[in-house]
Formats: sequence, structure tokens, C-alpha cells
Amino acid sequence: MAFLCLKEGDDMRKYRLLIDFSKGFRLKYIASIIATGLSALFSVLIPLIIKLTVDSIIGTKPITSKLMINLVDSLGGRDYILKNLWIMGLLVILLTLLNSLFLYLKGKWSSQASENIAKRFKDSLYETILRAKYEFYSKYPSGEIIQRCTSDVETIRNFLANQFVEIGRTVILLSLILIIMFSLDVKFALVATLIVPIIFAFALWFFTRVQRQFKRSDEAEAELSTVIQENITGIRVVKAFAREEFEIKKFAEKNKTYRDLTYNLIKLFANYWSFSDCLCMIQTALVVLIGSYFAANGKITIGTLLVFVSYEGMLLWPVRQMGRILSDMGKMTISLSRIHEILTQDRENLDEGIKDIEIKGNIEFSSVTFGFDDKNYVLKDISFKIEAGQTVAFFGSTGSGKSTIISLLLRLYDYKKGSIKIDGIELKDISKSFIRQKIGVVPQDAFLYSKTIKENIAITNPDAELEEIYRASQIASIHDTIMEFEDGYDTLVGEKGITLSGGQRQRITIARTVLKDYPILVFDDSLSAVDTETEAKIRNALKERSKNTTTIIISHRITSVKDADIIIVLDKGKVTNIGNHEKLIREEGLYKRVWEIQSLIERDFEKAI
Ligand SMILES: Nc1ncnc2c1ncn2[C@@H]1O[C@H](COP(=O)(O)OP(=O)(O)OP(=O)(O)O)[C@@H](O)[C@H]1O
Repeated sequence: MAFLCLKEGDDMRKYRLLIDFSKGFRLKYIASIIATGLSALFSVLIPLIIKLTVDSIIGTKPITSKLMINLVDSLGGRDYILKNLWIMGLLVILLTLLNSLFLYLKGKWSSQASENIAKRFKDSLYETILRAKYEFYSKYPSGEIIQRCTSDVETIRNFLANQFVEIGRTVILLSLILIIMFSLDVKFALVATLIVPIIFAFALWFFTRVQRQFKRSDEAEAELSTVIQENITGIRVVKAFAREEFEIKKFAEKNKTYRDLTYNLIKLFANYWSFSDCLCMIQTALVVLIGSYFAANGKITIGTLLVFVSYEGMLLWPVRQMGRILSDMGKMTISLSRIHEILTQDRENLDEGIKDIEIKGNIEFSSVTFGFDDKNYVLKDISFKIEAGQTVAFFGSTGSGKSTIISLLLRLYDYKKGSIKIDGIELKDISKSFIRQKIGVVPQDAFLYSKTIKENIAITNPDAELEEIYRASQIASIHDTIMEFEDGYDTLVGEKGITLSGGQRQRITIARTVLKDYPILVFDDSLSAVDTETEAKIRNALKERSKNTTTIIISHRITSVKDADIIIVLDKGKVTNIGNHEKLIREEGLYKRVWEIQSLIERDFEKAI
């Protein structure tokens, strides 16, 4: 899709974005503007027909316009129409109907185009977000991303559906009205437009100023939603720490700020509309008073007076709206920039690199140094070697860099210094999607979708037979628990479904990972909520399942890592000790210290029971 190919560039690029995204719907917009032009024309003709009737059919003023002469002739001539005045009434009804028809078509076409453009924006944003480089997710908070995909797109959709075509309608309507007014009577036209520039300037000034208030009110509303969302998600914390009173007060304060800002906005609008109405009334009164004076003195006809009064009504509303539209354009431009910023994010190139090689599971890190930025290194000169089929554990204090090693293995980030080899091939040369299909990770955060347990497990292998799913769950020691649920594997998980314990969630994510045959398996602190006995059962079942799988375990618990072939101890991004349990409990270092403390606690616990 050509409209998806965006690169960073100057400010005009964001408008280019809009043009690119409207591809295929531009004709609809053109048709919509033509329809709006026609509807404006028909509405402008109505007062002229009334003028013709009053001045030249009922009255005796000669008809000067060629168009009107032709019209009267085609309707049967002046005398015939005078006897059948209903013809003019019918003509007015016909013009009103045509006006309505074209207004309907305008709305229909512009909505179709804007809805489709908004859909394109959302699809593209979603695709970019999913394909973005991993850094992207730490750069933009999720709330911010959601806001750009929803309210920013909505601002653009609204502008394209309503204001964009409205600009066309206003320009056409104003042009027609001004041309007709000035061709009917220049002096009276000047009177009829005397205050119009002031009304327009006032509208523009007000709506530009009010944008800031809108922004503050929007922010206050977003804060209110965040408080609700955080407290509902974290209701256990609220209850456990008896924070209800505090949270209720916090909400009430934010709610008050929001109410005050909204109230302020309503007040501002009330002031604006009353003052603007006042200006419009002065303008209309000027037309009626001076127009009546001109008519009484024979300077203009009654029909002309009627036309001006009608046009004044048609003219003032779009002028006021124009101020709003122009300031909304500013709002739309900001939304467009925010969307443009997301759409120009670098995407991951998943396919580039070596594919279709057999991964056995040999891993070698040589002097790898890595930092999320250029100043602070999280991994410093890391070297180790893992042979296919071995179980390796990373042990270290929190923040020591254990998960970062896995991120590098998955090519979520690229290392700049040192070398990582998988089966002798430099990791950077292997395709990202390929390597991710070969490394099964059970992450720290046991995330489950709002689907059934079966669907959650089968994510890694949607074609898996039920028997295979059962087997994976048995390895993860969760099968019996699932069978105890009323709906078994069809039990729904998530907000509308069953509430699972942390350990149950972890074991379901383990079942999900072992359902597929990965040559390398990673358990990133993913057994922390499982008791040690169940953990041992899971590890034994895993060993039995595949002797050739390289298994990487990350844990703070000695019991989780002590049976590993190699334990790699990390401290502040450096490897401090490497060896098996027996070797490490004899060496001075973090492992020995933690082992001593944990053994002491276990002994005390056993004595107590
Ligand atoms: N995306 C990121 N951007 C910047 N810094 C990060 C990022 N992810 C992790 N870090 C930092 O890198 C360091 C190592 O983090 P890492 O998650 O690898 O530690 P860990 O040993 O797995 O810790 P834990 O046992 O608590 O999970 C920490 O100081 C952390 O703050």
C-alpha cells in the first residue's frame, strides 16, 4: 500500500499524509463539494424567486435579468403566473427539496470518505505500532498510543466529515450571496456586510482562545479516566492498604477540577454566543431599518429588501462557523502531527537475514557490552558458552541485566559491541522472525488474552490437537486444575471470565510455550508464583519431554537454579561467577551468600513445622 510508505521530513509531510490517505476517496470529496455548492445555489435562489414574485409578478417592476425572463416565459408568462401563483410556491418547494437532496448527498459522500480515511489511519497506526522497533514501546506510554489511535483519529475524521466540506459550502454560499447582494444594490450591500468582518474576527479570536480551555478540560478528563482505570485494575492494592478514603478524595478533587473547567467552558460559550448573537442582531436590525428606509424612499424594491433580509440570515451563521472551523483546523493539524510522528517510526525488518537453518541450541556470548542508551551500559563484557541441550540459569540481583540478555537473544535490541553466536552463526545475521520462532519464552508477566484457556494455550500452535494441549498442560502441572473448572479448557479467562491465581496464570503461559517444539526455551522468572514442589515437577516433566532443548532459567531462587548444568551469576551487568551449584557454593560471591541465607530460612522453617 503506497500510502503506508512514509519517511520523516519537513512539516508539510503531515499534510502530504492526509493527501496520501485520501487516495481513492478524493472523487467523493469533490462530489461532496459540488453537492454542497448546488445546495448553496438552490438555497440562494429561493429569495430571488420570492423577489421576482413580489416585484415583477404581483408588482409591476420590469424584469431585467435574462435568466428570470426565460424562467417566467417557460412558466407561461407573467399574466398566467399571476392567475396561478401556486406555481411560484411550487417552485420554492422544489428548490427547497433540491437543496435538501444535495445536502443529504454532501453528508453521505463526505461521511463515506471520512470514515474510510479514518479506518485507513487506524489500520496503519495499528500496523505501525505492532511492527515498530522494541524501543518504541518504552518511548511512548500505552495511554498516549491509545489516545493517538482513537481521539486524534476522531478529530481528523470529524474535521474531514464536517468542517472540511463546510469550508467549501461557506465559501460558495458567501461568494454567491455577496455577488447577488452587490449586483442588486451596492450601498445596501455595504450596509448588509458592515459588521460581518467584526463577527468573523470575534469568532476566530474566541475559538482560538477557547482551544486552550478545551485542551485543559480534555487533560482533566483524561486524568479522571486514569484514576478510575488505575484503581479498578489495582483494586486489590486499594483494598489491601485500605486506601479507599484516600482514593475517593483524590477522585473527588480531580472530578472537581474537571467540573470547574467544563463549567468555565460553558460560561465562555454562553458569553460568546450572547455577544455574537447581539452583533448579528445589530447587523440584521441595520438591514431591516435601513432597508425599510431605502424601500420607503423607492431606492430599493420590497423584493430586494426581502432578499437582503433572507440572505443576512444565511450569511451570519456560516461566518460564525468559519471562526470555529479555522480554529478546529489548528486542532486537526496537531492531531495530524501526532499521528504522523507514530507513522514515521522505524519498523523492524523481521525477514532480513538467514532463515531455514537448523537451530540446535548452542549459544555463545563473547565480550558483549550493551546499553539502552550510549551512556549507561546494562551489560558489560559478558562472555559465556551454552551447549545444545544444556540447562543454564542466570542468577543475580534485580536489575543486574538477566532479562536484557534474553532481549538480545530475541533480537529485540541489537548489540553493538561483542558477538553473540547461535550454532556458530552471528545472531545479527539471522532473521528476527526466524530466531523468535526458535526461542520459546515464558515471560515474567504472565499475560493472558480474554479468550478461553484452550485458545490461550494454542496461541503458539493454533493447529494443535486437544491431546497435545492436554500434554502441554500436564508438563506445566496445570491440567488437573483446568479440568476442575466447570467449563474445563473452554473456561473464559480475563475480565468477563474466571479469575486465575498468579501461579495458575504462570503455568498456563508455560503450557502455551511448551506446546510448540522450540530448540531453545527461556523461563524468565516465570515460576516465581509456583511453589518449589510444583516447580520441580514442571522441570522434571520438561526434561523428560525433550532432552535436546537448551533451557535457560532466570530466577532469584536458589531452588529454581541449583539443578542447572551451568549457573551464570550476574551483578550490575557483569558476570561474577560461572559454574554448577556445587562449585558456586564453594566460591565467594553473591550465589554463596544467597544460598546460605535461603538454607538458613529453610532450616528454621522446617524446625518450626
Ligand atoms: N527498555 C529499557 N530501557 C531502558 N532501561 C532499561 C530497559 N529495560 C531494562 N532497563 C534497565 O536495564 C537494567 C537491567 O534490567 P533487566 O530487566 O535486564 O534486569 P533483571 O536482572 O532482569 O531484573 P529483574 O530480576 O528485576 O527482572 C535495569 O537497570 C533496568 O532499569
